[in-house]
Amino acid sequence: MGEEKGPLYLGFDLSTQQLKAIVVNSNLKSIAEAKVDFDQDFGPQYGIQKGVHVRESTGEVFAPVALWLESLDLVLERLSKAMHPLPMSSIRGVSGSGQQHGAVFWNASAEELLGGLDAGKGSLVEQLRGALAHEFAPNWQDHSTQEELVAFDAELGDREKLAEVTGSGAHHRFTGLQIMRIRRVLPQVYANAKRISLVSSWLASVLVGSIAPLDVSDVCGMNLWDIPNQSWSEQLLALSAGGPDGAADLRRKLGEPRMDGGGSMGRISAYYLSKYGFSPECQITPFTGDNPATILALPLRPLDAIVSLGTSTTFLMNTPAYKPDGSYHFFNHPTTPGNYMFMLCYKNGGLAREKVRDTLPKPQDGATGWENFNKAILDTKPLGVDGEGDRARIGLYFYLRETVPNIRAGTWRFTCKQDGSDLQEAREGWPKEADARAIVESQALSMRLRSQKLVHSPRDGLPAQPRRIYVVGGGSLNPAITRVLGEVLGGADGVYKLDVGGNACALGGAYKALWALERKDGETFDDLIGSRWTEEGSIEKVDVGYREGTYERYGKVLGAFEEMERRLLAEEEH
Ligand SMILES: Nc1ncnc2c1ncn2[C@@H]1O[C@H](COP(=O)(O)OP(=O)(O)O)[C@@H](O)[C@H]1O
Ligand SMILES: O=C(CO)[C@@H](O)[C@H](O)COP(=O)(O)O
Repeated sequence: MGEEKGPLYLGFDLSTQQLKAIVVNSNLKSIAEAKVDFDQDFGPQYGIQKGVHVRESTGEVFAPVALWLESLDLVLERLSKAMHPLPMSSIRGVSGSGQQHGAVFWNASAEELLGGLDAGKGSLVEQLRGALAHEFAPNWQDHSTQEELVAFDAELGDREKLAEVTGSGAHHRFTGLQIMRIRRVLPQVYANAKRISLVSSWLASVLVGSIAPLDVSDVCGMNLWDIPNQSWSEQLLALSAGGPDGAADLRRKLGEPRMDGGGSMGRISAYYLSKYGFSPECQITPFTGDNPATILALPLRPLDAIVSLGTSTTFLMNTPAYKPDGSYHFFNHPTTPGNYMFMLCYKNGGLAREKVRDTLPKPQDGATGWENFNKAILDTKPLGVDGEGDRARIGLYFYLRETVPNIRAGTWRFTCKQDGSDLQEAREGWPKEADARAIVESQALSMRLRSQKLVHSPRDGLPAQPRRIYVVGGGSLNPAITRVLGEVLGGADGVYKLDVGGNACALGGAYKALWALERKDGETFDDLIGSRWTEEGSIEKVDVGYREGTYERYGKVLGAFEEMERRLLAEEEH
């Protein structure tokens, strides 16, 4: 480490529960890491749980902005120790990511206070508390905006039309709806908000010492940005701002997004020079949302997919095709104009699998707890079909109301013939061991169903499917789960686990900073990172992916799976 000479790049990830920082060198090698855990480091002081405050009565979920300011000082202090003996002055560029959709409301003093940041005047929180029009930022888990959701879905005609324009149907957490609600319930906060940042641009602002523009990709998480025209939607701004007269004012508060994900937005604020030893030449490059940053943790080519198996499950692809639909999301790609990030975001991920796991006998002490779940998966044939006459088993396991699709909490078990016909509810159920395979298959079938329009045949003779599937997050450690993903989703070149696991967004941020400052004229992120990235030490193959016969068997029940969802949705409408 002491021999490191070249420039270094720092990536942050400001997520719900942690602020992480990772430093890499020009060869993409990780040099140092540090993190702050909001509950562990500041829980009692701020009265938060899992990084947020929750007001059950209204569905509000929000985070104290002061906590993030304190965390930034603390993570930099820890990072400078972790870097030792390397000086922080070798960091040439900084980027990073923020949890998507959250917003910070700045008051009229913000620009001046940001510009005057000075280590001699105290900590970040001491100097910037007075720059806030609102002490809290709404969090992506907030669901207090039902009234606004209905208004957004209706504004352009219907939900599908909204998705065509903004890349997504209305979602409670999307920032346009959140701003509209703040204006309704806290009109003074809205009136005092001279500027509004997303979490990613907020963090960039605090580092650069002035209000940074919103990012080309993160701006798509607001239901306000018109993707086909790459401009604000005046009609949706007016809806959020309470009428056409307010649209221009809201547009000023938000500012114009920066359409280039690379380059520099300015030098790091003087505050960080004397306090942490940064170089005055260190550049702050555009930050982005945490999901867009995840697809930058490796050179992800079109037709590759990332499945993130954390608390929630997300499925991400980099694609040149813009094919929006009310049940999923399209964002501008964070670095490559003309490309998009496709995202499915499920609430029922790891915790739903844990519920099924916990119905099975507990293994001996010292075990991971997943042994019986994994054995049950491996002892069961795909779709529970053992012999020719057996019916295929498909189910839905939602312990929370799901968003994709919007089905109430509950568990449903159905069967159909192996060709997908004759779908019937299996009211008598099936052995609980069969649920282990069925829940993982169900999650994968949903991803396959919704991504099928984006994939094509990767090679002659193979059916349409992703080329590679990369898995990240806690569930990626589980070989039985990754096997079922491969069986259902395919992956012509296999399923790979990303070694950085939980640090993918921060790593993507560090790579983004590197590309932002080292790119040659017209050089894309994937070209630059692809030329330096090595599989060895970055990924590990965990499954073969496509299995001829098995993949096709799952394909036959996709229609039945969709029909099962449709029937359950219809039940709720009556
Ligand atoms: N060996 C394992 N097998 C299956 N799931 C696992 C395993 N280890 C961890 N998990 C799951 O990973 C989830 C947490 O993943 P993580 O990526 O750390 O989440 P987040 O980033 O959302 O906090 C847990 O809910 C747990 O169910
Ligand atoms: O809301 C979304 C995506 O639309 C979430 O994926 C958040 O962006 C997740 O943030 P963390 O869990 O990483 O804090």
